[in-house]
Amino acid sequence: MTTNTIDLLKSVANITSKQNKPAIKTALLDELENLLTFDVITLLKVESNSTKEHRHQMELVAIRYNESAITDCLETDFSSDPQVLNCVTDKHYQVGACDKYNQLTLPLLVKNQVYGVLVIYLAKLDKTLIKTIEQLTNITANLLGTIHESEIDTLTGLLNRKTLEHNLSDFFSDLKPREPHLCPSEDVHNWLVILDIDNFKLINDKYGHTYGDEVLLLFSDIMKHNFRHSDMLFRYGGEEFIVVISFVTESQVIDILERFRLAVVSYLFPQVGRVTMSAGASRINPSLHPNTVIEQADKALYFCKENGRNQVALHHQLAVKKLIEAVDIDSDIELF
Ligand SMILES: Nc1nc2c(ncn2[C@@H]2O[C@H](COP(=O)(O)OP(=O)(O)OP(=O)(O)O)[C@@H](O)[C@H]2O)c(=O)[nH]1
Repeated sequence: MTTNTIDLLKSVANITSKQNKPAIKTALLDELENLLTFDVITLLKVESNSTKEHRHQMELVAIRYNESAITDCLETDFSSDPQVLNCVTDKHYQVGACDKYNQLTLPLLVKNQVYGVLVIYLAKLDKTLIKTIEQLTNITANLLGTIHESEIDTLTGLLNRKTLEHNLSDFFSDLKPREPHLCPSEDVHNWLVILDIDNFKLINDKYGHTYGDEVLLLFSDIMKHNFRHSDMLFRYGGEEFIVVISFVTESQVIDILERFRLAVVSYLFPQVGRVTMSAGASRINPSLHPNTVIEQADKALYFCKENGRNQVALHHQLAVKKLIEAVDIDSDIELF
């Protein structure tokens, strides 16, 4: 490695100049590419499966490789690679070998949790190089942690409204099928759902804000347990939540929301007892402005509230039945 202090500081400056998570990850790979003579660099996202102990899902975030690096390492299944698994368990870098290369595997640690793993295959490796890459990775992880913190609602741990608003159009265009073989079709859609706890003001008034907050927290736990990992969960404000459910049919989305409604109704909240919620859903049509989609869901939710609460409604079904006036489609706004 021919790295001097100025090059390293330039790398740090470049990584820390980025303001969103994808750009920071790209900058880390760019800087490693500048600093190292590497053959393959792979960045993985690690999702720990809390229901199955010591099971981790690995998602490939990015890969860079040298054109001449024809290696079996490219075929590695990282979810079962011993070095990757040791790295996640020990929360410490691992040095080993793959094919003819050194394999350096480093954790991206945020609050002592492994958020990602960097796997680098390179011909030459020494202690100084390992320590340099480790510190660059630590700086990147610290920055990712700070950004992550700003995207999260502090009470519930769900994504916050600011994150929803900043990324709404990207979320809409980036939604991918839950199952790779599923493609958007006439029957399968993405859905935006607003969930709202019924009569929450009464809960606050009767039991106080601390119990009110506990209901919000437990409600978000029920959300985390009932919706799929691929569904995006947000706290939209007060007692309002948003879920983006991808690639399901109309009858499936109704089943999913009914199942959730029943999970809430059957939950015994400490002190407060039974709580109900209402849900308004709208089909995500990428040609619509995201705010129009939210407005449609809100209108369906309002219908539920006006008609007894503790129920689920879809905007377009209500509009077709002429139970509500359809929210205008504003196709003039070009966001996509
Ligand atoms: N405890 C607690 N209360 C909150 C929080 N954010 C908003 N609220 C309260 O949530 C209540 C929401 O009341 P409303 O908008 O009238 O809705 P609601 O009583 O749930 O009635 P419906 O939605 O019509 O069923 C208000 O009293 C807010 O003060 C919070 O973070 N914690």
